[in-house]
Amino acid sequence: MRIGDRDFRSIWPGEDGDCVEIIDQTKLPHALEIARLTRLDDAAKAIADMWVRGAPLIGATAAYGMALALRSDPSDAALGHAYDTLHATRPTAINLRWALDRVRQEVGRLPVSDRAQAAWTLAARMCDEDAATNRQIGENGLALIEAIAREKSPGEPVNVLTHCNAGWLATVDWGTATAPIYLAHDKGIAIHVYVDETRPRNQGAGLTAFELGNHGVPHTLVVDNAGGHLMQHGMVDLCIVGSDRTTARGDVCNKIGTYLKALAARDNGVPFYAALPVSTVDWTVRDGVAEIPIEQRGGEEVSHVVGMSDHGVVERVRIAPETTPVANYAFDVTPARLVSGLITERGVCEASEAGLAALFPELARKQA
Ligand SMILES: CSC[C@H]1O[C@H](OP(=O)(O)O)[C@H](O)[C@@H]1O
Repeated sequence: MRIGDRDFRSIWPGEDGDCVEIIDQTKLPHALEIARLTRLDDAAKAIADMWVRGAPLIGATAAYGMALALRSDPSDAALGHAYDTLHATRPTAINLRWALDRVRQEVGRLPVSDRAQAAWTLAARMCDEDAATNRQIGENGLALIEAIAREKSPGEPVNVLTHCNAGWLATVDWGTATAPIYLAHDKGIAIHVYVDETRPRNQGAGLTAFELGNHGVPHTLVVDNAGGHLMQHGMVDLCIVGSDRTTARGDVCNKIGTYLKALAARDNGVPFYAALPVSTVDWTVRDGVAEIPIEQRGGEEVSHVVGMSDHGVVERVRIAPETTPVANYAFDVTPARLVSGLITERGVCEASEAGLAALFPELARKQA
C-alpha cells in the first residue's frame, strides 16, 4: 500500500537476495526505517520485539526466518532449531505455527541441498498468497459496507470502528479488517473510520491512523474507551476487527479490548465482524477463552509510553509510579455469540462451526 508517493509491502526480499527487508514498525509513525534481516535470530527478534506484528505478517516473517536459517545450515537439526526458535517468539497468533508447519512440511522432505532455495521461494510465495488472500477478504467485506451505504443519504459516510491494527502493516499487504475499507474508499463510497488508539502499544494511533492517512481515508482517532459511547449515539454503523486466532466454532482472539467492543456492539445493535484468512483459524481449538494462550508482555509497555516530544525527539516516558505492579495481557477472546460474522477469502460466514465448515469443508473435515 502507499506511504507518501511510494508503494510498499510490509516485508520483501532484499535486492541482493541475501536478506529480507521489513518496515520496522516500532519506529512508525514518526520515522520510516527499513530493517534488514540476514539470519534466523534477526527474524526471531523482529517478531518478539514487534518490529513486525500482526498474525499474517508474523507468519510471513517466520517463513523467511526459516529460509535464512536453512541458508546457513540446511540440516534436519538446524531446521528443528529454527522452528523452535521462531515458534517461541509469541504464543497467540496461530499464523506463526501455521507458517512454520508449512515450511517444515514442504521443505523438510527435500534433499538437504535443495532446502535453502526451496524455503526462500516458498516464503516469497506465501507472501504473494497473503496479499491476494487479503485482497479477496476486501472484496467479500466490501459487500457489507455497500449494503450499509445504500441506506445512507448521498455523501453520508459509512462509519466503521476498528481496533488495533489489522491493516496492511499487520499482513503482507491490504490488511484484513482494512481491506474492505480501502476497496470501499477506492470505489468512491463515502466512508469514515473510528480508529481505537489501542493501548498499550497504540497500534491504532501509530499504525492504523498512519495507514489510513497515507491512503486518504477519512478517520478519527479515539481512545479505546470511547467505542461504547460512539455506538450508544448511533455513530458507528459497523465494527470490523482482525484476528490472531479464530477457533473452529468461531471464537475470535484479537488485541486486548476487542471483547469489550463486541459487548458494546451487541448492546447497541451494531454489526461486529472479524476479518481473517483461513490460516488464522485454529481447527484444533473450539473454546477460545479456555484454550487460546494469551500472551503477557512486559509491564513497561503499560507503565511507559513512547512518543515524539514537542521538540521532535522520540522519547519514552513513565506514566505510572515505579512501585506500581503492572499486568499486560496482549489479547482477549470474543465468544462467537458476539460475532456477527467472519469475513474470509472464501466469503462471509456465520461465526460458528457450521459457518466455517460451509466455506472450508476440506479443512473442517480433517478435524472431524
Ligand atoms: C491481521 S492480524 C492483526 C492483529 O494482530 C495484532 O496484534 P499484535 O499487534 O500484538 O501482533 C492485533 O491483535 C490485530 O488485530
